[in-house]
Amino acid sequence: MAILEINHLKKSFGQQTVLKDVHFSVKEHTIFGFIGQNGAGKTTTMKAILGLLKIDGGNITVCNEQINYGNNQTNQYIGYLPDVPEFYSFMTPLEYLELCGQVTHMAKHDILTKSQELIELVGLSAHAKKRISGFSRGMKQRLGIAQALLNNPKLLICDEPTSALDPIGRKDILDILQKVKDKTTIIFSTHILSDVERVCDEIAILNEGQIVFQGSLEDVKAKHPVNALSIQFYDHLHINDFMNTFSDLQIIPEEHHRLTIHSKDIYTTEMRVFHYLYQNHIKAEKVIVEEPTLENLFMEVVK
Ligand SMILES: Nc1ncnc2c1ncn2[C@@H]1O[C@H](COP(=O)(O)OP(=O)(O)OP(=O)(O)O)[C@@H](O)[C@H]1O
Repeated sequence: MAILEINHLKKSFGQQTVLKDVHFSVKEHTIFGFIGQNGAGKTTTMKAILGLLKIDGGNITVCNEQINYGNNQTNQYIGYLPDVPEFYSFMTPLEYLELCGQVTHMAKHDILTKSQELIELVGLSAHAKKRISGFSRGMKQRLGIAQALLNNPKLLICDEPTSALDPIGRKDILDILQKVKDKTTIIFSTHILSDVERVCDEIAILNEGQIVFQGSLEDVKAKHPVNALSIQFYDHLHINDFMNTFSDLQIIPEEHHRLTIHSKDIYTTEMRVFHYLYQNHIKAEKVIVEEPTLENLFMEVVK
């Protein structure tokens, strides 16, 4: 079932058309990577999902309910983590979550149990009674996730949750998102493709106001079938002979006695190469089939 559906979404700011015709859907219990360059319109799309922005056309549904600007009924289903979450920094995480629970009319007992459960989930138990003012960016981001999950949202929207973090902080956040996937559905915007490759089940790429690709990471690989084989020799001795033997293939010489072979049937080529090496008693340092990457796809669709 789709938790979120966006159809023909349009939004301009004055003369600038940011979203021309955006449509995509997000399936339940997935981590969905919403990818786009700086200024592509990711935050604009997220604000539209939260009903915080008057859109110029199209429609958005969350849990099959239509989103209307100014009427935020559907936000009961949504948890939101902004790129830079703001807190009352004189409070402790427990006090802050308690305040959030009170504002949203949670039962007192539920606030306490849920807050403790979430603080443990995001790895802040040792800091539960320390002031937020002393927290690092990564810790604030983790507390932001706890806050966004307080009301058991069906959809967790994270706007660039890892962009300002170092590699360890980014890994912590991605691990937490993976842990909560069973309980909710996550859409996160980013321009960090390696983060997407690490955790996302599905992606959509926003470029020039439109979705230029939506699919799973398997779809990305299918769209970019494996077509390169990289061979690294120990020295230069065998390279000329190799290139003559395989003159029917497209071979690109690289640095450090390395060759890249492009071929439509890379697996047959790989067998031929191994056969040649074996027959001629040549040892290669490395023979690698190059995997397609999200970066290849991204560069192709946004160029
Ligand atoms: N309230 C606004 N008024 C005028 N222009 C706006 C407004 N909000 C966004 N924009 C413009 O819309 C474009 C898209 O902005 P948006 O913040 O949605 O991009 P983004 O993909 O989230 O970028 P980033 O990765 O840098 O956060 C930008 O050119 C921005 O300047």
